[in-house]
Amino acid sequence: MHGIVTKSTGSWYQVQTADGKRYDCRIKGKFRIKGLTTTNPVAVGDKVDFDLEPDQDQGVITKLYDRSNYIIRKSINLSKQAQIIAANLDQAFLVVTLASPRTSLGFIDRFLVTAEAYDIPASLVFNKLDMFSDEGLEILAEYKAMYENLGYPCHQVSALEGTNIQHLTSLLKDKITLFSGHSGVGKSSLMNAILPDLQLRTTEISDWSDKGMHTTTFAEMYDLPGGGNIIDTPGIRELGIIDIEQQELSHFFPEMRQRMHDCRFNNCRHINEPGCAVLEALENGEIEPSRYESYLSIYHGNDTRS
Ligand SMILES: Nc1nc2c(ncn2[C@@H]2O[C@H](COP(=O)(O)OP(=O)(O)OP(=O)(O)O)[C@@H](O)[C@H]2O)c(=O)[nH]1
Ligand SMILES: [Zn+2]
Repeated sequence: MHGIVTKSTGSWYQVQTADGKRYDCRIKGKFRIKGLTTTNPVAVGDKVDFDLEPDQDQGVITKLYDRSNYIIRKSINLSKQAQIIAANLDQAFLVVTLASPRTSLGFIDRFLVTAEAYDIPASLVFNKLDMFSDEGLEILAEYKAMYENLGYPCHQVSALEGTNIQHLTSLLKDKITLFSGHSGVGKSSLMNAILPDLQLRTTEISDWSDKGMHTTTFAEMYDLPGGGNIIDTPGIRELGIIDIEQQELSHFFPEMRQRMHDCRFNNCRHINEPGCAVLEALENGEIEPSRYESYLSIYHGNDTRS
């Protein structure tokens, strides 16, 4: 049988077939990604084949299909060990807020760099629109202009009041969309607004506990009523890139990628080199200082965790 993984705990996987039925499956054999040791070989969004065990509603995954992309989370204590969070994504939405708690530009930029590195189109969703003062709305307009200019669509919503939720939902149709965001931005509220019957989740998890399965999920996929899926990443604060090379980093900043061919040195780090086209654009105001700051911060491995 063929299906798509909709939930993963690392030892159990829920697989949904085309008719919408879901089966709990385990893995047999080894699935590996070249050069990377992963704690979970199969992830939400993966396309798999599985065999049903005789007289049971449980299955065994026998084949993992090639992924169009995947995102990982770095293991906290083991370098080179990664957890695959999700695979085969069409787009990624980062939910952010300018108020309680304010999302830093550094956090946003790290997410965008990650999405660039994985080649996943990214958008920003500014939530809690109802809370913005006039001044807040001005800042929002500035951020929106800055990020849209770089090619990242920005959406302004209020999960609380339902503002622009319909528009957001229309962008999800027939796509697999990852939702990310740090705690408190209203990601759960937003997903509840998009999927009115998300309450299912609590019952499903207790059902898994009854079967003695670990209930720490890495990510979970939901069907959208109008077609398409969204993937939630509960408890995952930030996505990670394994071993991004310093000299590669500027490729993941579109405004730098576009200009770096004009740098005098072809191994320019865009830090203090003479004839650097990136620094020139920064001085001319063509590159935003906050973006360049994020570049330096990631380049030097400063993880501000904010
Ligand atoms: N004013 C306002 N508050 C919101 C909005 N969306 C969510 N909130 C509030 O923000 C808080 C956090 O919302 P959650 O949906 O739990 O946020 P989350 O990002 O899922 O956070 P975790 O559950 O910690 O992962 C709650 O008190 C919500 O009521 C919004 O659009 N406007
Ligand atoms: Zn340069």
